Amino acid sequence: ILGGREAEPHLRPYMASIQVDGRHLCGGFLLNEWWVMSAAHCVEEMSPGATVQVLLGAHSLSQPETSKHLYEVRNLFPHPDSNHDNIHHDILLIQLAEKATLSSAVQPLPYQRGARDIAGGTLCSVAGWGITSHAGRKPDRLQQVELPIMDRTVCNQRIYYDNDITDKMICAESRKKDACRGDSGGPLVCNGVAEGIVTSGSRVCGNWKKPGIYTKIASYVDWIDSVLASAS
Ligand SMILES: NCc1cccc(Nc2n[nH]c3ncnc(Nc4cccc(O)c4)c23)c1
Repeated sequence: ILGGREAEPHLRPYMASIQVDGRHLCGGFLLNEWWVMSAAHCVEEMSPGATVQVLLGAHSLSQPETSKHLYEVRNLFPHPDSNHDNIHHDILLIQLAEKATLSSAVQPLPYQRGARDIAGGTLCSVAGWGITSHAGRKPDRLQQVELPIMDRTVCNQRIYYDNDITDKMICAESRKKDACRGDSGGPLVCNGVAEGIVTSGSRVCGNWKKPGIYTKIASYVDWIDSVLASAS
């Protein structure tokens, strides 16, 4: 997170750290006791033998916290149309190997199911353990930042993304305040509801000419319901 600040510990009890071989890789968020949502890109570059785990209830990645619990993963469901060449359908469902124990520090986050676009200018927030400087500084504790939504028509202008933003994506301003490497997969939260998922897009951070791109969760409600219903 660039231009943000340390989050209040455990005030975002839905936040997940998606870890590979014990290292934070991406953000994510708890949907219910069995399922976590993140970004498909997070697991694409993973070597087959790598171990994916989900850390819940954390504020600090390194310090012991009674609320922290590292969960094994039963199955990964990247969207079938996602691929590492582009950012379309960048959404991942993670089935935990055991039921998550809920607490004041571990709670699910509702996600938007209505298709209506969120209004430009709406102030939303993103949190994560992604880098906090262009030099690549990694925070130990959860960071957060508030970002205004950018209307898709504006975001598709030539000076920004020149019609690359589909109706399954949301834009947010990126001037100084922005998500960055390691924040992918985390939720864009507006009025207490997850509207989007951080995607790396152009990988650029903090540059106003490259607004942040977020997967629009409401566009995938049918797929989400089908996966959650199908898996054991
Ligand atoms: N703001 C959009 C966004 C959201 C999530 C991730 C990302 N960036 C990245 N996703 N993956 C990456 N691999 C390498 N470098 C990356 N960005 C980077 C790194 C150092 C300095 C800097 O200015 C930008 C990214 C960008």
